[in-house]
Amino acid sequence: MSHISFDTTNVENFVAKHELDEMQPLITMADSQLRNRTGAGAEYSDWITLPTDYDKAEFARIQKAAEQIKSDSQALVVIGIGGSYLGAKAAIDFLHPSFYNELSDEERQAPKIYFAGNSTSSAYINDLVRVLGDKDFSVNVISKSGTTTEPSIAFRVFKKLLEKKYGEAGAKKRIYATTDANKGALHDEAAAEGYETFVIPDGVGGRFSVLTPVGLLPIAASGVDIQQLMDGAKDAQDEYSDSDLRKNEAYRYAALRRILYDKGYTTELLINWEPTMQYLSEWWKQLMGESEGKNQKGIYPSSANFSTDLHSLGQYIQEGRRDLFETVVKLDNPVSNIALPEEEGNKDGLQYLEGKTVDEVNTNAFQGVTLAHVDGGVPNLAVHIPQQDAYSLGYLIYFFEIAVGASGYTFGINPFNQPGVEAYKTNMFALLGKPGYEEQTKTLRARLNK
Ligand SMILES: O=P(O)(O)OC[C@H]1O[C@](O)(CO)[C@@H](O)[C@@H]1O
Repeated sequence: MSHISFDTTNVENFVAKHELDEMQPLITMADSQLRNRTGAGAEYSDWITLPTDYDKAEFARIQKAAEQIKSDSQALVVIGIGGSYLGAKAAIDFLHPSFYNELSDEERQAPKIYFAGNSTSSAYINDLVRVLGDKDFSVNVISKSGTTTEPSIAFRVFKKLLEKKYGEAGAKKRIYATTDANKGALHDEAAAEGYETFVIPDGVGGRFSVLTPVGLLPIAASGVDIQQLMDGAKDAQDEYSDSDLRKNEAYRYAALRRILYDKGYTTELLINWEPTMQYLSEWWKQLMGESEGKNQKGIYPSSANFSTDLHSLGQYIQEGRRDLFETVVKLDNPVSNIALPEEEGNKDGLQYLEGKTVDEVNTNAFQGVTLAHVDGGVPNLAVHIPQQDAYSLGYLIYFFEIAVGASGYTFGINPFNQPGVEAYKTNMFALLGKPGYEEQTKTLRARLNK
């Protein structure tokens, strides 16, 4: 089966071959820290072998639950934030046509999928309640800690809605809780109420959890063959197991990013050429940013959607501050490809495109833009995705995960924790008057009232 490939042609003007060779000792060290579990945060690196070591019985239960949701629900509300939703959203968007929720029931053959609990916006919750209207729906609430504010609030709202519609007993059958195996508020509530539960393994952090029940249940409920997703990741696990930079494309990506960072290219833009891939960038940004942004170091992960953003960000990328590099994720064969309609005359000046498909235009734009950006001083890396399918996506997910694991260790940081995320939570809890935060409340109120 063909799989993703990594193209470094357009970074050659910026990184000499010997520079890459000279990264081998650092990569060998990072690989050893990862595989031998000797690096910082190693207790959160079970994702490395997840594609082969996942719980097969639970996997079958996920497939069964997905069938149940498909049979009794017109909509599934997926509640979670950060790593507890971004992977599922990225996969569902990538593997289905644009406007998935707007397709007819017949074409979709699966419930509409809505995401909630991923912001503190009140309007968003309210709007989703209105959109659900009298639809039959189920809820998949996903939280490892069970105490994250955004999903906890949304869960209360949608649980009450379910109870109003189906009664307490009926609601319980429509709630699927994905959480810690033994502890936490959501775990305890699920155990007390008898919700069907799925486990977020201890050794897999949120941003690495898309191939656990966190991502798998919503993805399966949308009609995707999750076995293919795991198969792709498994083949990638085999492919990227060698520490030799000449043989391991994921490590080559990690090494090149690190070289570019040291040369002052401190922002990486993940570029896509398909609107269905925007959330892949959002998932990737958490994966990279939460893993590497520590000790005042790390590449800042950003993204742009082409060709759309060429008409907004294109000027900056071409001629702005020269601290950017691009990693393009290019889908080589999109599922749908239309030809430009023919027209009498040449009023719109498009006759030269007749006989060409719109995807040919996209690919030519990709090639032209890449060369222009390289000429403008922006190093360019490219990951080619052969097909818009679950196998390729599983492969790609693993490529980025193993790359950031290695890359994190080259920075001398712990790639698997996220201590900085707590700062905003502490302030928010203090201002909202959560018990236990009284001291911080006083200090913050004094600062705000100055
Ligand atoms: O699953 P939880 O515990 O609600 O956490 C959600 C997200 O919050 C974080 O812990 C911090 O942003 C992420 O790592 C995680 O993906």
